[in-house]
Amino acid sequence: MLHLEGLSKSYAGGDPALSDVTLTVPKGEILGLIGPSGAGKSTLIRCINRLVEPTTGAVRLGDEDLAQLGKTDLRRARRRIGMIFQEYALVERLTVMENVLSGRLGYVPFWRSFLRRYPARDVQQAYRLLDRVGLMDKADSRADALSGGQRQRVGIARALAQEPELLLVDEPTASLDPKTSRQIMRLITEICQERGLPAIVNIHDVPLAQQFMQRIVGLRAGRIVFDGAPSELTEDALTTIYGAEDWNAMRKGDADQAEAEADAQRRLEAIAQ
Ligand SMILES: Nc1ncnc2c1ncn2[C@@H]1O[C@H](COP(=O)(O)OP(=O)(O)OP(=O)(O)O)[C@@H](O)[C@H]1O
Repeated sequence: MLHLEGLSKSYAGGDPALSDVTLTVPKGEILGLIGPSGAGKSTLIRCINRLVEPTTGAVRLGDEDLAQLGKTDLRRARRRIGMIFQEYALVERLTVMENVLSGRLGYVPFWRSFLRRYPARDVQQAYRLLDRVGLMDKADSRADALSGGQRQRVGIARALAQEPELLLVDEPTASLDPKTSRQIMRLITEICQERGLPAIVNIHDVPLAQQFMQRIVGLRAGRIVFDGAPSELTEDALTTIYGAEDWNAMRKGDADQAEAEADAQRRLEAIAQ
């Protein structure tokens, strides 16, 4: 279980990016974090594994307050948190298998990783994970030979190779087309459910969040202004999170996108006839 207590972050010279955020994510819960640009979503996610240092507050994962840990303990604690990134963060010139195994780097002695000699158990686990994300046949391909969706699958397998207790997912579909986005989101949610793995997913796309998340937290100007089930995310709630102007612009954007997709479909059908 993750519990954030009074978490705040102020960057030098700026307004508070995060103000007094208190939030509990129980085992197995998949929580979507939404909010307008600059609301503090990335800051919140990064304060949890201290890629960003919180100014005040506690980050309890199990019995441990990660905000209090020194360097060595923090390195050990970070193994417990898997992270999936928007831009995948793969090592492009390494193979898919090597990228997945790099999720074990926090566990294997340096000389083994340096010589790329991972224990047999880790290699077997990496194959199982590649199978689970549908990339068994790509194990020996170089990462730079993969599509965006395939790269994100490698990113998911790498995060799972850590055997994490918590998954932090930062805009996993922002670089993907709508169909691949849904496939990736489905894969992440299925895997979390299979493993009882709690996850916080920073997600721009409101319909995607409503379709796949169990719980949605809305941030605005660094504060939680909504916390509820996807079904409770009414027009009023969305206006509270995004403000009337932005929310109407987003809806118009969605409508334009849907119209463009329908138009492309009509043209394809006309060609096929
Ligand atoms: N390294 C930094 N230094 C100074 N200010 C920062 C830094 N990172 C973020 N901020 C500021 O903190 C606030 C929150 O930013 P953050 O990136 O967490 O928002 P976000 O909700 O993730 O936005 P987006 O959806 O655009 O990624 C913004 O005002 C931003 O300008």
